[in-house]
Amino acid sequence: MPFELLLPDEMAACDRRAIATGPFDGYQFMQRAGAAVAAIVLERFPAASRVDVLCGPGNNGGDGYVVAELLRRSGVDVAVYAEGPPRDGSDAALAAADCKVWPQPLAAFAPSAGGLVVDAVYGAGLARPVGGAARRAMESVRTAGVPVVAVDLPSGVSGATGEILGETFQAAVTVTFVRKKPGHLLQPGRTACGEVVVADIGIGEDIVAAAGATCFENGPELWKSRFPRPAVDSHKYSRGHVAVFSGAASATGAARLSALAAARAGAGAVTLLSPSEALAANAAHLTSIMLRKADTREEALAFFADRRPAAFVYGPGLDASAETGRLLFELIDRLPRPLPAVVDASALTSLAAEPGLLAGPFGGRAADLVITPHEGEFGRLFPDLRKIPSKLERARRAADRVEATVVYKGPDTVIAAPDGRAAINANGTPWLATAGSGDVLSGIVAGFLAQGMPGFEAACAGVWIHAEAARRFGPGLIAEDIPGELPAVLRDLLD
Ligand SMILES: NC(=O)C1=CN([C@@H]2O[C@H](COP(=O)(O)OP(=O)(O)OC[C@H]3O[C@@H](n4cnc5c(N)ncnc54)[C@H](OP(=O)(O)O)[C@@H]3O)[C@@H](O)[C@H]2O)[C@@H](O)CC1
Ligand SMILES: Nc1ncnc2c1ncn2[C@@H]1O[C@H](COP(=O)(O)OP(=O)(O)O)[C@@H](O)[C@H]1O
Ligand SMILES: [K+]
Repeated sequence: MPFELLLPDEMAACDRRAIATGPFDGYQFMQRAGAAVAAIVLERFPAASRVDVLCGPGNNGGDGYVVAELLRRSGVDVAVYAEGPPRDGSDAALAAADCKVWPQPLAAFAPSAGGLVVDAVYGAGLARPVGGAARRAMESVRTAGVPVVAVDLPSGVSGATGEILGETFQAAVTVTFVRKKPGHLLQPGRTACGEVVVADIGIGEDIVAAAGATCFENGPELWKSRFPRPAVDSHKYSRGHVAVFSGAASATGAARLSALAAARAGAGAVTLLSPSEALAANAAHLTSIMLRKADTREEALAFFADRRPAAFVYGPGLDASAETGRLLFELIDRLPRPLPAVVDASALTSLAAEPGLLAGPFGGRAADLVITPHEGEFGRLFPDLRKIPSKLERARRAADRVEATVVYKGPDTVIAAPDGRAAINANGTPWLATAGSGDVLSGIVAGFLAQGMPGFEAACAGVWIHAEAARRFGPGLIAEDIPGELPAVLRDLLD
């Protein structure tokens, strides 16, 4: 499955290159795009009594004229409502001239019961918030509950950011071309799109490759070449030993969730480093996970020198005071060798508590650092980035700043690497909105880091597998259930 996500300027570059290299010109691509949409309309809505095609003034509207003409030829009762004529000499003007359905003004549109709307008002060229007749059309369609097929994007959704500019349609199906765009996966755009179908309009793989996309839809294709598999002669330590720092006696569960998840993700050994006051609580709940007392930085460092874990998790269940952040830096600076690490939860809050702590190239101190903030933690860590409208861009800027892989969690988790690569996760489920599920994710990512996966790939694999496990479990999920679902997900990946 192709998994590059094209930003609007990358898509436009593909378009220009494809037209320049032939054999198709711009109008032929438009005809192919319109044909793909018409085919979906006929396949998915064969019983629609009438189809109203709403056309904007640009090429998105041009696609709409092609759809209207093809549906007319198929015997469908079709009407066209246009927001102004296409620009003279444009491909859209050619499409409008070839369309035998006479356009009425968009302001005259009213949805018909039993009908279907094809939204071809604005697509990649959305330039400002939607208003006027287009906005009124959106409101009337919502009130009437008529299904919508969107061309490229629901009008009003930004393809770059997934923001809704002004207003949009709620589509049942969105048909886009060549590749998905970030706005198809980032919220709230993703919800507005409904099902997304990617149509091949004849723009070749070589042309897409030349666009040099650096953003991807997260999925096994992105990381399976780096996915760990035990060798015939593996032993438990060669598979990767993960250390997890436990919180105090009243907050030990989070670290145990991480530890169990790291083990299920394939780490051959996992050790919980526990304050002495929490040893009894931890011991009462651990079987295959090892336990070691670590009250001080020196005791933790002695463990690292002695048992040489391959990665560690720092954050779940820890105290959110500035001391926690300081201890992390002292540890990292004094480790016998740089180690991959996942820094999560209270450790992120503690880093935010001390301005400047995370200002420098934090990640440069660790071998492969992954930080996993949710929205609240991200805002505290990077308050100046909050005003950037795109979650993708916010994640990228943060990764660049801290020189670490950033897993910016939520229903549309974005994973960004310091080298500029980014992935948007699309297999999440709201069943994951349950306490402790983030702790499990940290453990899974650390498990993959310990098995030698690089930071970005480990983070992407962890996020996808975590969500897949939660999806399979479904209703009633609590964090404890996720590690137990991992073996089935891993089996399918490794088969
Ligand atoms: N390979 C491909 O990708 C292919 C792409 N194709 C199709 O081309 C589409 C992109 O076409 P596009 O560039 O002409 O932009 P489009 O979305 O029609 O909008 C521009 C027009 O809308 C106007 N306008 C914008 N926002 C507005 C607002 N809020 N309120 C009012 N007006 C607003 C804007 O006005 P202006 O800013 O110029 O004043 C301009 O007139 C793409 O989505 C896909 O469907 C296929 O045909 C073939 C292959
Ligand atoms: N509505 C949602 N849809 C999909 N995934 C979600 C949703 N809400 C939360 N998640 C995921 O669940 C996990 C929650 O992590 P986090 O907020 O750190 O919780 P906790 O601190 O309780 O462990 C993250 O992986 C996040 O992406
Ligand atoms: K549209």
